[in-house]
Amino acid sequence: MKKIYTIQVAGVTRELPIVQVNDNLCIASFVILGDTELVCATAPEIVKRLPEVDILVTAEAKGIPLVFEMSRLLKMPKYIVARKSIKPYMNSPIIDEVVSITTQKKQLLCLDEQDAAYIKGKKVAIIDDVISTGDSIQAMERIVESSGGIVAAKAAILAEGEAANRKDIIFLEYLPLFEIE
Ligand SMILES: O=P(O)(O)OC[C@H]1O[C@H](OP(=O)(O)OP(=O)(O)O)[C@H](O)[C@@H]1O
Ligand SMILES: Nc1ncnc2[nH]cnc12
Repeated sequence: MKKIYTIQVAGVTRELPIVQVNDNLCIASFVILGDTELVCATAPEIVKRLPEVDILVTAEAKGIPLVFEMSRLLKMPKYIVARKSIKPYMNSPIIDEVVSITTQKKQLLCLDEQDAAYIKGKKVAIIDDVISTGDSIQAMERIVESSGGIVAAKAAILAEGEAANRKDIIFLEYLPLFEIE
């Protein structure tokens, strides 16, 4: 099995380490945290493809730098982050659960009451770095809908594995999964 997968996205090339996530599967690890060059190259490409929306929503952690840069380009004064644990400073959070391909166990997804109120009645773009099983984006969709938001777009830098066949998401490039024989 190869140890590195090379990806080109928005004119940037990255060598991604291939890591095992369970007995049968490896992924090419795409970590945008700290990668200013990649975030700043990909954010305008996603912005170009978005319909008109009022607010961007992501889940911590890896989606955060991307929505920051996208909201800045869109001249939006804020963006919304669903957290993966309940913090003492949250009031009556909306709570859901998610199992992503990297984590493979249940994680919480929580949205503070104030953020939920901000989303209510607004056109929302749900943004993530990668869409793979789709579980994370689906949990965010449920949270946005329970807050009274209207999901107008779902977008990511990469679609991994079968997610690349989805017609309901916006993405820039395909990322393969690596099955172990
Ligand atoms: O489509 P899915 O199978 O749900 O996978 C996609 C999700 O997995 C990763 O998050 P991760 O669980 O690694 O959390 P992190 O961003 O907090 O590191 C990624 O940032 C997406 O949110
Ligand atoms: N290949 C990948 N690298 C990092 N996070 C991910 N989440 C889903 N697929 C991923």
